[in-house]
Amino acid sequence: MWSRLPPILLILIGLLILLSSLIHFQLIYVVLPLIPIILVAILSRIKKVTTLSSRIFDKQNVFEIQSNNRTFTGIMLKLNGKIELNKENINFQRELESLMETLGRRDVGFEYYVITSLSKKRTSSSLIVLKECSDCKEEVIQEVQNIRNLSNAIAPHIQLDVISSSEVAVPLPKGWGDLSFARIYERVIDSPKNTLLINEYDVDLGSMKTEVAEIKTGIKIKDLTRHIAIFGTTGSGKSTTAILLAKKLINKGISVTILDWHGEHVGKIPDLRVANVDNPIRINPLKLGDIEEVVEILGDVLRLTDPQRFLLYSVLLKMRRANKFDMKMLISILRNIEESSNWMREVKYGLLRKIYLLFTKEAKLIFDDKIDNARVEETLFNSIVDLSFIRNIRLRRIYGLMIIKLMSDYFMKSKPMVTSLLMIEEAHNFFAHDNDFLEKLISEVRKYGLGLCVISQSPSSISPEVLKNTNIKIIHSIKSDTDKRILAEALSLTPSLYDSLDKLDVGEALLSSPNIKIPVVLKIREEDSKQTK
Ligand SMILES: Nc1ncnc2c1ncn2[C@@H]1O[C@H](COP(=O)(O)OP(=O)(O)OP(=O)(O)O)[C@@H](O)[C@H]1O
Repeated sequence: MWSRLPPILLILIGLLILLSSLIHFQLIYVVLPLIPIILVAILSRIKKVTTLSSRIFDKQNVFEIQSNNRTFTGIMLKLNGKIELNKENINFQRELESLMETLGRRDVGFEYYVITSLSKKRTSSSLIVLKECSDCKEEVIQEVQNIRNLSNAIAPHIQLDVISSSEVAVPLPKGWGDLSFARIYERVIDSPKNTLLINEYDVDLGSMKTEVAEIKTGIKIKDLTRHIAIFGTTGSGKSTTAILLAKKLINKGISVTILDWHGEHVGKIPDLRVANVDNPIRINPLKLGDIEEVVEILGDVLRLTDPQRFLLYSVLLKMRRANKFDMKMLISILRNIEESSNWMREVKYGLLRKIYLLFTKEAKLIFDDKIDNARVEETLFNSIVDLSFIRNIRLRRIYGLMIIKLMSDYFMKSKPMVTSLLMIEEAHNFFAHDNDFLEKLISEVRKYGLGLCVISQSPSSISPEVLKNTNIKIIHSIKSDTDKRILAEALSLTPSLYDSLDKLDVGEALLSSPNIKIPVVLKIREEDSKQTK
Protein backbone atom coordinates (compact mmCIF):
# COMPACT_ATOMS: atom_id res chain seq x y z
CA MET A 1 0.00 0.00 0.00
CA TRP A 2 2.68 2.57 1.12
CA SER A 3 4.86 1.55 -1.80
CA ARG A 4 2.18 2.88 -4.18
CA LEU A 5 2.02 6.36 -2.55
CA PRO A 6 5.01 8.01 -4.31
CA PRO A 7 3.80 7.28 -7.90
CA ILE A 8 0.23 8.46 -7.03
CA LEU A 9 1.64 11.71 -5.58
CA LEU A 10 3.81 12.21 -8.66
CA ILE A 11 0.80 11.76 -10.97
CA LEU A 12 -1.29 14.23 -8.89
CA ILE A 13 1.53 16.82 -8.97
CA GLY A 14 1.80 16.33 -12.75
CA LEU A 15 -1.96 16.78 -13.27
CA LEU A 16 -2.01 19.94 -11.10
CA ILE A 17 0.85 21.52 -13.08
CA LEU A 18 -0.94 20.54 -16.34
CA LEU A 19 -4.20 22.21 -15.25
CA SER A 20 -2.51 25.42 -14.17
CA SER A 21 -0.47 25.53 -17.39
CA LEU A 22 -3.65 25.23 -19.52
CA ILE A 23 -4.87 28.39 -17.81
CA HIS A 24 -1.68 30.34 -18.79
CA PHE A 25 -0.87 28.42 -22.03
CA GLN A 26 2.86 28.01 -22.90
CA LEU A 27 4.49 24.89 -24.45
CA ILE A 28 7.04 24.44 -21.65
CA TYR A 29 4.19 24.22 -19.17
CA VAL A 30 2.67 21.32 -21.16
CA VAL A 31 5.95 19.32 -21.41
CA LEU A 32 6.99 19.82 -17.77
CA PRO A 33 4.06 17.93 -16.13
CA LEU A 34 4.43 15.05 -18.57
CA ILE A 35 7.89 14.23 -17.11
CA PRO A 36 6.70 12.80 -13.73
CA ILE A 37 3.96 10.84 -15.51
CA ILE A 38 6.47 9.23 -17.90
CA LEU A 39 8.83 8.52 -14.97
CA VAL A 40 6.10 6.69 -13.08
CA ALA A 41 5.27 4.61 -16.15
CA ILE A 42 8.92 3.56 -16.64
CA LEU A 43 9.51 2.79 -12.95
CA SER A 44 6.38 0.67 -12.61
CA ARG A 45 7.41 -1.32 -15.71
CA ILE A 46 10.93 -2.03 -14.37
CA LYS A 47 9.58 -2.98 -10.96
CA LYS A 48 7.43 -5.69 -12.48
CA VAL A 49 10.50 -7.52 -13.72
CA THR A 50 13.04 -7.17 -11.01
CA THR A 51 12.07 -7.91 -7.43
CA LEU A 52 14.46 -10.77 -7.07
CA SER A 53 16.76 -11.74 -4.27
CA SER A 54 18.23 -14.97 -3.11
CA ARG A 55 19.42 -16.39 0.17
CA ILE A 56 21.61 -19.42 0.65
CA PHE A 57 21.53 -21.66 3.67
CA ASP A 58 25.12 -22.39 4.46
CA LYS A 59 25.32 -26.05 5.27
CA GLN A 60 22.73 -27.91 3.26
CA ASN A 61 22.87 -25.58 0.25
CA VAL A 62 19.12 -25.05 0.13
CA PHE A 63 18.39 -21.81 -1.66
CA GLU A 64 15.49 -19.45 -1.22
CA ILE A 65 14.38 -16.98 -3.86
CA GLN A 66 11.94 -14.12 -3.39
CA SER A 67 10.15 -12.70 -6.38
CA ASN A 68 7.14 -10.39 -6.49
CA ASN A 69 6.15 -11.39 -2.98
CA ARG A 70 6.45 -15.06 -3.79
CA THR A 71 9.04 -17.28 -2.12
CA PHE A 72 10.52 -20.36 -3.72
CA THR A 73 12.69 -22.80 -1.79
CA GLY A 74 14.77 -25.39 -3.54
CA ILE A 75 17.97 -27.28 -3.97
CA MET A 76 20.11 -28.21 -6.94
CA LEU A 77 21.50 -31.69 -7.42
CA LYS A 78 24.21 -32.72 -9.79
CA LEU A 79 23.38 -35.83 -11.80
CA ASN A 80 26.38 -38.10 -11.96
CA GLY A 81 26.84 -41.55 -13.39
CA LYS A 82 28.21 -44.25 -11.09
CA ILE A 83 30.81 -46.10 -13.08
CA GLU A 84 31.51 -49.74 -12.34
CA LEU A 85 34.61 -50.78 -14.17
CA ASN A 86 33.71 -54.44 -14.34
CA LYS A 87 30.20 -53.73 -15.64
CA GLU A 88 29.57 -52.84 -19.19
CA ASN A 89 26.40 -51.63 -20.89
CA ILE A 90 24.97 -49.54 -18.11
CA ASN A 91 22.08 -47.63 -19.69
CA PHE A 92 22.37 -44.29 -17.91
CA GLN A 93 19.84 -42.64 -20.24
CA ARG A 94 17.18 -45.26 -19.60
CA GLU A 95 17.74 -45.02 -15.84
CA LEU A 96 17.50 -41.23 -15.94
CA GLU A 97 14.29 -41.35 -17.99
CA SER A 98 12.70 -43.77 -15.54
CA LEU A 99 13.67 -41.56 -12.63
CA MET A 100 12.23 -38.45 -14.29
CA GLU A 101 9.00 -40.23 -15.24
CA THR A 102 8.55 -41.36 -11.65
CA LEU A 103 9.28 -37.89 -10.27
CA GLY A 104 6.81 -36.40 -12.75
CA ARG A 105 4.04 -38.66 -11.46
CA ARG A 106 4.55 -37.57 -7.87
CA ASP A 107 2.04 -35.08 -6.46
CA VAL A 108 3.82 -33.57 -3.49
CA GLY A 109 3.88 -29.90 -4.44
CA PHE A 110 7.43 -29.95 -5.76
CA GLU A 111 8.50 -29.10 -9.26
CA TYR A 112 11.53 -30.67 -10.91
CA TYR A 113 13.70 -29.15 -13.63
CA VAL A 114 16.56 -30.88 -15.36
CA ILE A 115 19.11 -28.46 -16.74
CA THR A 116 21.91 -29.53 -18.99
CA SER A 117 24.79 -27.15 -19.50
CA LEU A 118 27.06 -27.63 -22.45
CA SER A 119 30.51 -26.23 -22.76
CA LYS A 120 33.64 -27.12 -24.62
CA LYS A 121 35.22 -28.83 -21.63
CA ARG A 122 32.30 -30.67 -20.10
CA THR A 123 28.64 -31.41 -20.27
CA SER A 124 26.78 -31.64 -17.04
CA SER A 125 23.20 -32.06 -15.95
CA SER A 126 21.56 -30.91 -12.79
CA LEU A 127 18.18 -31.47 -11.21
CA ILE A 128 16.47 -28.48 -9.58
CA VAL A 129 13.94 -29.43 -6.93
CA LEU A 130 11.71 -26.50 -6.10
CA LYS A 131 8.62 -25.59 -4.11
CA GLU A 132 6.74 -22.33 -3.58
CA CYS A 133 7.04 -22.07 0.17
CA SER A 134 9.03 -20.26 2.84
CA ASP A 135 10.67 -21.65 5.98
CA CYS A 136 10.41 -25.09 4.46
CA LYS A 137 14.06 -26.03 4.35
CA GLU A 138 13.44 -29.32 6.18
CA GLU A 139 10.75 -30.26 3.65
CA VAL A 140 13.22 -29.72 0.80
CA ILE A 141 15.89 -31.81 2.51
CA GLN A 142 13.38 -34.59 3.11
CA GLU A 143 12.41 -34.45 -0.56
CA VAL A 144 16.07 -34.88 -1.54
CA GLN A 145 16.19 -37.98 0.63
CA ASN A 146 12.99 -39.30 -1.00
CA ILE A 147 14.44 -38.71 -4.46
CA ARG A 148 17.66 -40.47 -3.50
CA ASN A 149 15.69 -43.47 -2.22
CA LEU A 150 13.75 -43.57 -5.48
CA SER A 151 16.95 -43.24 -7.46
CA ASN A 152 18.57 -46.14 -5.59
CA ALA A 153 15.65 -48.33 -6.61
CA ILE A 154 14.97 -47.09 -10.15
CA ALA A 155 18.28 -45.64 -11.28
CA PRO A 156 21.06 -47.32 -9.29
CA HIS A 157 23.76 -45.89 -11.53
CA ILE A 158 22.65 -42.29 -11.18
CA GLN A 159 24.17 -40.46 -8.26
CA LEU A 160 22.69 -37.23 -6.92
CA ASP A 161 25.12 -34.85 -5.28
CA VAL A 162 24.04 -31.56 -3.77
CA ILE A 163 25.61 -28.63 -5.57
CA SER A 164 27.28 -25.97 -3.51
CA SER A 165 30.09 -23.41 -3.42
CA SER A 166 31.09 -21.26 -6.33
CA GLU A 167 28.46 -18.95 -7.64
CA VAL A 168 26.90 -19.39 -11.01
CA ALA A 169 23.82 -17.99 -12.73
CA VAL A 170 21.51 -20.59 -14.14
CA PRO A 171 18.60 -19.75 -16.43
CA LEU A 172 15.39 -21.22 -15.11
CA PRO A 173 12.24 -21.96 -17.10
CA LYS A 174 9.29 -19.65 -16.78
CA GLY A 175 7.08 -22.24 -15.16
CA TRP A 176 7.30 -20.72 -11.75
CA GLY A 177 6.73 -17.01 -11.91
CA ASP A 178 8.19 -13.95 -13.55
CA LEU A 179 11.78 -14.91 -12.85
CA SER A 180 14.03 -15.06 -15.81
CA PHE A 181 17.22 -15.81 -13.85
CA ALA A 182 17.91 -17.12 -10.42
CA ARG A 183 21.26 -16.98 -8.79
CA ILE A 184 22.17 -20.35 -7.43
CA TYR A 185 25.45 -21.83 -6.39
CA GLU A 186 27.34 -24.56 -8.13
CA ARG A 187 30.54 -26.34 -7.31
CA VAL A 188 32.66 -26.72 -10.41
CA ILE A 189 33.70 -30.34 -10.61
CA ASP A 190 36.41 -31.64 -12.85
CA SER A 191 35.91 -34.83 -14.74
CA PRO A 192 37.19 -37.80 -12.73
CA LYS A 193 40.64 -38.00 -14.24
CA ASN A 194 41.50 -40.83 -11.86
CA THR A 195 39.03 -43.17 -13.53
CA LEU A 196 41.33 -43.20 -16.49
CA LEU A 197 44.20 -44.17 -14.26
CA ILE A 198 42.59 -47.14 -12.57
CA ASN A 199 43.26 -50.33 -14.38
CA GLU A 200 41.77 -53.72 -13.74
CA TYR A 201 41.54 -55.31 -10.32
CA ASP A 202 40.66 -58.83 -9.12
CA VAL A 203 39.96 -58.17 -5.47
CA ASP A 204 37.47 -55.39 -4.92
CA LEU A 205 38.25 -53.46 -1.73
CA GLY A 206 35.90 -50.50 -1.90
CA SER A 207 34.91 -47.41 -3.79
CA MET A 208 37.10 -44.58 -4.84
CA LYS A 209 36.12 -41.34 -3.23
CA THR A 210 35.70 -38.86 -6.05
CA GLU A 211 33.37 -35.90 -6.11
CA VAL A 212 31.88 -37.00 -9.38
CA ALA A 213 31.40 -40.72 -9.38
CA GLU A 214 31.68 -43.78 -7.21
CA ILE A 215 34.27 -46.05 -8.72
CA LYS A 216 35.04 -49.49 -7.38
CA THR A 217 38.63 -50.54 -7.26
CA GLY A 218 41.01 -52.92 -5.55
CA ILE A 219 44.15 -54.92 -6.10
CA LYS A 220 45.34 -57.64 -8.43
CA ILE A 221 46.12 -61.16 -7.25
CA LYS A 222 49.35 -61.22 -9.21
CA ASP A 223 50.58 -58.31 -7.06
CA LEU A 224 50.05 -60.15 -3.75
CA THR A 225 53.58 -61.52 -3.83
CA ARG A 226 54.91 -57.98 -4.12
CA HIS A 227 53.75 -57.69 -0.50
CA ILE A 228 51.17 -55.51 1.22
CA ALA A 229 51.40 -53.03 4.10
CA ILE A 230 48.34 -51.86 6.02
CA PHE A 231 48.91 -48.88 8.31
CA GLY A 232 46.63 -46.72 10.45
CA THR A 233 46.22 -45.43 13.97
CA THR A 234 44.26 -47.48 16.44
CA GLY A 235 40.58 -47.74 15.53
CA SER A 236 41.09 -46.48 11.98
CA GLY A 237 39.93 -49.76 10.40
CA LYS A 238 43.09 -51.83 9.73
CA SER A 239 41.75 -55.12 11.10
CA THR A 240 38.44 -54.70 9.30
CA THR A 241 40.31 -54.15 6.03
CA ALA A 242 42.54 -57.16 6.72
CA ILE A 243 39.50 -59.38 7.32
CA LEU A 244 37.81 -58.11 4.16
CA LEU A 245 40.95 -58.82 2.14
CA ALA A 246 41.38 -62.29 3.69
CA LYS A 247 37.77 -63.26 2.94
CA LYS A 248 37.95 -62.09 -0.64
CA LEU A 249 41.19 -63.98 -1.24
CA ILE A 250 39.88 -67.17 0.37
CA ASN A 251 36.85 -66.96 -1.94
CA LYS A 252 39.25 -66.81 -4.86
CA GLY A 253 41.11 -69.92 -3.73
CA ILE A 254 44.15 -68.18 -2.24
CA SER A 255 45.47 -69.64 0.99
CA VAL A 256 45.57 -67.12 3.86
CA THR A 257 47.45 -67.46 7.14
CA ILE A 258 47.01 -64.85 9.85
CA LEU A 259 49.58 -64.39 12.58
CA ASP A 260 47.23 -62.92 15.14
CA TRP A 261 49.19 -61.10 17.88
CA HIS A 262 46.14 -60.23 20.05
CA GLY A 263 43.87 -63.08 18.95
CA GLU A 264 41.40 -60.48 17.64
CA HIS A 265 40.58 -62.33 14.40
CA VAL A 266 39.60 -65.60 16.01
CA GLY A 267 36.01 -66.42 15.03
CA LYS A 268 35.77 -63.64 12.44
CA ILE A 269 36.64 -65.78 9.43
CA PRO A 270 34.83 -69.12 9.75
CA ASP A 271 36.72 -70.55 6.75
CA LEU A 272 40.00 -70.46 8.67
CA ARG A 273 41.03 -73.06 11.25
CA VAL A 274 42.44 -71.69 14.49
CA ALA A 275 45.65 -72.75 16.16
CA ASN A 276 45.64 -71.60 19.77
CA VAL A 277 46.42 -72.76 23.29
CA ASP A 278 44.18 -75.85 22.91
CA ASN A 279 45.64 -76.77 19.59
CA PRO A 280 49.05 -75.10 19.17
CA ILE A 281 51.34 -75.61 16.20
CA ARG A 282 54.44 -77.05 17.83
CA ILE A 283 57.85 -76.17 16.51
CA ASN A 284 61.19 -77.87 16.84
CA PRO A 285 63.55 -74.85 16.89
CA LEU A 286 66.55 -77.10 16.46
CA LYS A 287 65.34 -78.38 13.12
CA LEU A 288 64.24 -75.09 11.72
CA GLY A 289 66.11 -74.49 8.48
CA ASP A 290 69.42 -72.63 8.44
CA ILE A 291 71.13 -72.36 11.78
CA GLU A 292 72.25 -68.80 10.95
CA GLU A 293 68.66 -67.69 10.70
CA VAL A 294 67.62 -69.39 13.94
CA VAL A 295 70.51 -67.62 15.66
CA GLU A 296 69.44 -64.38 13.98
CA ILE A 297 65.90 -64.73 15.33
CA LEU A 298 66.98 -65.67 18.86
CA GLY A 299 69.80 -63.13 18.82
CA ASP A 300 67.49 -60.32 17.77
CA VAL A 301 64.70 -60.99 20.24
CA LEU A 302 66.92 -61.99 23.18
CA ARG A 303 69.43 -59.22 22.40
CA LEU A 304 72.41 -61.58 22.29
CA THR A 305 75.84 -60.02 21.97
CA ASP A 306 78.02 -61.03 19.02
CA PRO A 307 80.12 -63.48 21.11
CA GLN A 308 76.90 -65.00 22.53
CA ARG A 309 75.51 -65.39 19.01
CA PHE A 310 78.72 -67.06 17.91
CA LEU A 311 78.68 -69.46 20.86
CA LEU A 312 75.06 -70.39 20.21
CA TYR A 313 75.81 -70.91 16.54
CA SER A 314 78.75 -73.21 17.33
CA VAL A 315 76.69 -75.34 19.71
CA LEU A 316 73.76 -75.66 17.31
CA LEU A 317 76.12 -76.59 14.48
CA LYS A 318 77.73 -79.26 16.61
CA MET A 319 74.33 -80.72 17.47
CA ARG A 320 73.20 -80.70 13.88
CA ARG A 321 76.36 -82.45 12.73
CA ALA A 322 75.80 -85.09 15.38
CA ASN A 323 72.19 -85.28 14.25
CA LYS A 324 71.02 -84.59 17.79
CA PHE A 325 67.97 -82.42 18.40
CA ASP A 326 67.52 -82.24 22.10
CA MET A 327 66.91 -79.03 24.02
CA LYS A 328 68.41 -80.48 27.19
CA MET A 329 71.51 -81.37 25.22
CA LEU A 330 71.83 -77.74 24.13
CA ILE A 331 71.96 -76.69 27.78
CA SER A 332 74.35 -79.44 28.79
CA ILE A 333 76.77 -78.72 25.92
CA LEU A 334 76.75 -75.07 26.91
CA ARG A 335 77.31 -75.86 30.57
CA ASN A 336 80.21 -78.11 29.74
CA ILE A 337 82.07 -75.55 27.72
CA GLU A 338 85.41 -74.92 29.35
CA GLU A 339 85.70 -71.53 31.02
CA SER A 340 89.14 -70.70 29.71
CA SER A 341 88.87 -67.06 30.74
CA ASN A 342 86.64 -64.67 32.63
CA TRP A 343 85.44 -63.32 29.31
CA MET A 344 84.43 -66.84 28.17
CA ARG A 345 82.66 -67.42 31.47
CA GLU A 346 80.65 -64.19 31.05
CA VAL A 347 79.67 -65.07 27.47
CA LYS A 348 78.62 -68.58 28.47
CA TYR A 349 76.52 -67.66 31.49
CA GLY A 350 75.09 -64.61 29.73
CA LEU A 351 73.85 -66.87 26.95
CA LEU A 352 72.48 -69.48 29.36
CA ARG A 353 70.62 -66.76 31.24
CA LYS A 354 69.03 -65.47 28.07
CA ILE A 355 68.04 -68.73 26.41
CA TYR A 356 66.47 -69.89 29.65
CA LEU A 357 63.24 -68.49 28.14
CA LEU A 358 63.13 -71.43 25.72
CA PHE A 359 62.81 -73.89 28.59
CA THR A 360 59.97 -72.35 30.60
CA LYS A 361 56.59 -73.98 31.16
CA GLU A 362 55.03 -71.67 28.59
CA ALA A 363 57.75 -72.57 26.05
CA LYS A 364 56.92 -76.25 26.48
CA LEU A 365 53.48 -75.55 25.00
CA ILE A 366 54.97 -74.44 21.70
CA PHE A 367 58.37 -76.14 21.33
CA ASP A 368 58.91 -79.84 20.89
CA ASP A 369 62.33 -81.26 20.13
CA LYS A 370 60.95 -84.67 19.23
CA ILE A 371 59.07 -83.66 16.11
CA ASP A 372 59.92 -82.77 12.56
CA ASN A 373 58.76 -79.37 11.34
CA ALA A 374 56.65 -80.34 8.42
CA ARG A 375 53.09 -80.42 7.16
CA VAL A 376 52.89 -76.67 6.62
CA GLU A 377 50.03 -77.06 4.17
CA GLU A 378 48.00 -79.04 6.71
CA THR A 379 48.74 -76.86 9.70
CA LEU A 380 49.40 -73.35 8.44
CA PHE A 381 47.49 -72.94 5.17
CA ASN A 382 44.13 -71.25 5.73
CA SER A 383 44.59 -70.77 9.42
CA ILE A 384 44.72 -68.17 12.15
CA VAL A 385 47.66 -68.64 14.48
CA ASP A 386 46.49 -67.07 17.73
CA LEU A 387 49.61 -65.89 19.56
CA SER A 388 47.79 -64.23 22.44
CA PHE A 389 48.05 -67.22 24.79
CA ILE A 390 51.84 -66.73 25.04
CA ARG A 391 52.12 -64.17 27.78
CA ASN A 392 55.85 -63.59 27.65
CA ILE A 393 56.26 -61.02 24.87
CA ARG A 394 59.77 -62.10 23.88
CA LEU A 395 58.68 -65.72 23.66
CA ARG A 396 55.66 -64.63 21.58
CA ARG A 397 57.98 -62.81 19.20
CA ILE A 398 60.34 -65.78 18.89
CA TYR A 399 57.45 -68.14 18.22
CA GLY A 400 55.87 -65.76 15.67
CA LEU A 401 59.16 -65.35 13.82
CA MET A 402 59.64 -69.12 13.80
CA ILE A 403 56.18 -69.56 12.26
CA ILE A 404 57.13 -66.99 9.59
CA LYS A 405 60.35 -68.91 9.00
CA LEU A 406 58.53 -72.24 8.83
CA MET A 407 56.21 -70.84 6.21
CA SER A 408 58.90 -69.13 4.14
CA ASP A 409 61.22 -72.19 4.26
CA TYR A 410 58.34 -74.34 3.05
CA PHE A 411 57.75 -72.10 0.05
CA MET A 412 61.41 -71.78 -0.82
CA LYS A 413 62.20 -75.48 -0.50
CA SER A 414 58.99 -77.22 -1.59
CA LYS A 415 57.96 -74.64 -4.22
CA PRO A 416 54.27 -75.56 -3.89
CA MET A 417 53.15 -73.56 -6.98
CA VAL A 418 50.29 -71.91 -5.13
CA THR A 419 49.83 -68.31 -4.12
CA SER A 420 49.48 -67.72 -0.44
CA LEU A 421 49.28 -64.65 1.79
CA LEU A 422 50.77 -64.48 5.26
CA MET A 423 49.15 -61.64 7.22
CA ILE A 424 51.16 -60.38 10.17
CA GLU A 425 49.21 -58.30 12.69
CA GLU A 426 51.15 -55.86 14.91
CA ALA A 427 54.08 -56.42 12.55
CA HIS A 428 56.39 -54.01 14.43
CA ASN A 429 56.85 -56.84 16.95
CA PHE A 430 58.64 -58.81 14.25
CA PHE A 431 59.98 -56.29 11.77
CA ALA A 432 61.27 -53.43 13.89
CA HIS A 433 64.88 -53.71 12.68
CA ASP A 434 66.66 -54.78 9.55
CA ASN A 435 68.32 -58.15 9.76
CA ASP A 436 69.47 -60.80 7.31
CA PHE A 437 66.49 -63.03 7.97
CA LEU A 438 64.05 -60.22 7.28
CA GLU A 439 65.82 -59.01 4.16
CA LYS A 440 66.04 -62.51 2.72
CA LEU A 441 62.43 -63.19 3.62
CA ILE A 442 61.00 -60.12 1.99
CA SER A 443 63.12 -60.23 -1.12
CA GLU A 444 63.03 -63.96 -1.84
CA VAL A 445 59.66 -65.42 -0.87
CA ARG A 446 57.89 -63.49 -3.59
CA LYS A 447 59.58 -65.66 -6.21
CA TYR A 448 57.97 -68.73 -4.69
CA GLY A 449 54.39 -67.50 -4.44
CA LEU A 450 54.26 -66.28 -0.84
CA GLY A 451 53.06 -62.75 -0.24
CA LEU A 452 53.38 -60.96 3.09
CA CYS A 453 50.83 -58.52 4.46
CA VAL A 454 52.27 -56.50 7.32
CA ILE A 455 49.79 -54.65 9.50
CA SER A 456 50.91 -52.00 11.94
CA GLN A 457 49.90 -48.70 13.46
CA SER A 458 52.91 -46.77 12.37
CA PRO A 459 55.34 -47.05 9.47
CA SER A 460 58.11 -45.49 11.56
CA SER A 461 58.06 -48.48 13.91
CA ILE A 462 58.88 -50.84 11.04
CA SER A 463 62.16 -51.41 9.27
CA PRO A 464 62.55 -49.16 6.18
CA GLU A 465 63.32 -52.35 4.26
CA VAL A 466 59.73 -53.50 4.77
CA LEU A 467 58.34 -50.16 3.68
CA LYS A 468 60.49 -50.22 0.57
CA ASN A 469 59.50 -53.76 -0.37
CA THR A 470 55.74 -53.57 0.05
CA ASN A 471 54.27 -52.55 -3.26
CA ILE A 472 50.65 -52.40 -2.17
CA LYS A 473 49.96 -49.93 0.62
CA ILE A 474 46.61 -49.44 2.28
CA ILE A 475 46.89 -46.46 4.58
CA HIS A 476 44.13 -45.62 7.01
CA SER A 477 44.17 -42.43 9.07
CA ILE A 478 47.69 -41.52 10.25
CA LYS A 479 48.07 -38.78 12.84
CA SER A 480 51.80 -38.59 13.54
CA ASP A 481 53.76 -36.09 11.44
CA THR A 482 56.76 -38.41 11.33
CA ASP A 483 54.65 -41.24 9.93
CA LYS A 484 52.97 -38.91 7.45
CA ARG A 485 56.34 -37.71 6.19
CA ILE A 486 57.67 -41.27 5.82
CA LEU A 487 54.63 -42.25 3.76
CA ALA A 488 54.65 -39.08 1.68
CA GLU A 489 58.24 -39.82 0.74
CA ALA A 490 57.66 -43.52 0.07
CA LEU A 491 54.61 -42.88 -2.11
CA SER A 492 55.53 -39.48 -3.57
CA LEU A 493 52.22 -38.10 -2.32
CA THR A 494 50.83 -34.83 -3.65
CA PRO A 495 50.38 -32.10 -0.99
CA SER A 496 46.61 -32.64 -0.95
CA LEU A 497 46.93 -36.42 -0.40
CA TYR A 498 49.53 -35.74 2.29
CA ASP A 499 47.10 -33.37 4.02
CA SER A 500 44.28 -35.90 3.76
CA LEU A 501 46.21 -38.60 5.68
CA ASP A 502 45.10 -37.40 9.12
CA LYS A 503 41.60 -36.52 7.96
CA LEU A 504 40.51 -39.92 6.70
CA ASP A 505 37.36 -41.24 8.36
CA VAL A 506 37.18 -44.69 9.92
CA GLY A 507 37.22 -47.18 7.06
CA GLU A 508 38.67 -44.75 4.54
CA ALA A 509 42.14 -45.48 3.24
CA LEU A 510 44.67 -44.34 0.72
CA LEU A 511 45.41 -47.15 -1.69
CA SER A 512 48.66 -47.33 -3.56
CA SER A 513 49.03 -50.37 -5.75
CA PRO A 514 50.84 -51.31 -8.97
CA ASN A 515 47.51 -51.50 -10.84
CA ILE A 516 46.67 -47.89 -9.93
CA LYS A 517 48.84 -45.20 -11.43
CA ILE A 518 48.37 -42.67 -8.64
CA PRO A 519 47.28 -43.30 -5.02
CA VAL A 520 43.54 -42.93 -4.47
CA VAL A 521 41.31 -42.55 -1.43
CA LEU A 522 38.94 -45.47 -0.94
CA LYS A 523 36.02 -46.17 1.32
CA ILE A 524 36.61 -49.76 2.35
CA ARG A 525 33.37 -51.75 2.31
CA GLU A 526 32.78 -52.84 5.88
CA GLU A 527 29.59 -54.78 5.13
CA ASP A 528 31.52 -57.21 2.95
CA SER A 529 33.95 -57.92 5.74
CA LYS A 530 31.09 -59.05 7.92
CA GLN A 531 29.83 -61.57 5.39
CA THR A 532 31.39 -64.95 5.24
CA LYS A 533 31.48 -65.15 1.46
N1 LIG B 1 35.29 -49.74 6.42
C1 LIG B 1 34.64 -49.46 7.55
N2 LIG B 1 33.41 -48.91 7.49
C2 LIG B 1 32.75 -48.62 8.64
N3 LIG B 1 33.23 -48.86 9.90
C3 LIG B 1 34.44 -49.41 10.01
C4 LIG B 1 35.22 -49.73 8.84
N4 LIG B 1 36.40 -50.24 9.27
C5 LIG B 1 36.36 -50.25 10.62
N5 LIG B 1 35.19 -49.76 11.06
C6 LIG B 1 34.78 -49.66 12.46
O1 LIG B 1 35.80 -49.01 13.21
C7 LIG B 1 36.08 -49.71 14.41
C8 LIG B 1 37.56 -50.03 14.51
O2 LIG B 1 37.92 -50.87 13.42
P1 LIG B 1 39.18 -51.83 13.47
O3 LIG B 1 39.17 -52.68 14.69
O4 LIG B 1 39.24 -52.50 12.16
O5 LIG B 1 40.36 -50.76 13.62
P2 LIG B 1 41.90 -51.03 13.85
O6 LIG B 1 42.62 -49.96 13.11
O7 LIG B 1 42.25 -52.43 13.54
O8 LIG B 1 42.04 -50.78 15.41
P3 LIG B 1 43.12 -51.42 16.40
O9 LIG B 1 44.47 -50.96 15.95
O10 LIG B 1 42.75 -50.79 17.72
O11 LIG B 1 42.94 -52.90 16.35
C9 LIG B 1 35.20 -50.95 14.41
O12 LIG B 1 34.12 -50.72 15.28
C10 LIG B 1 34.68 -51.08 13.01
O13 LIG B 1 33.36 -51.55 12.95
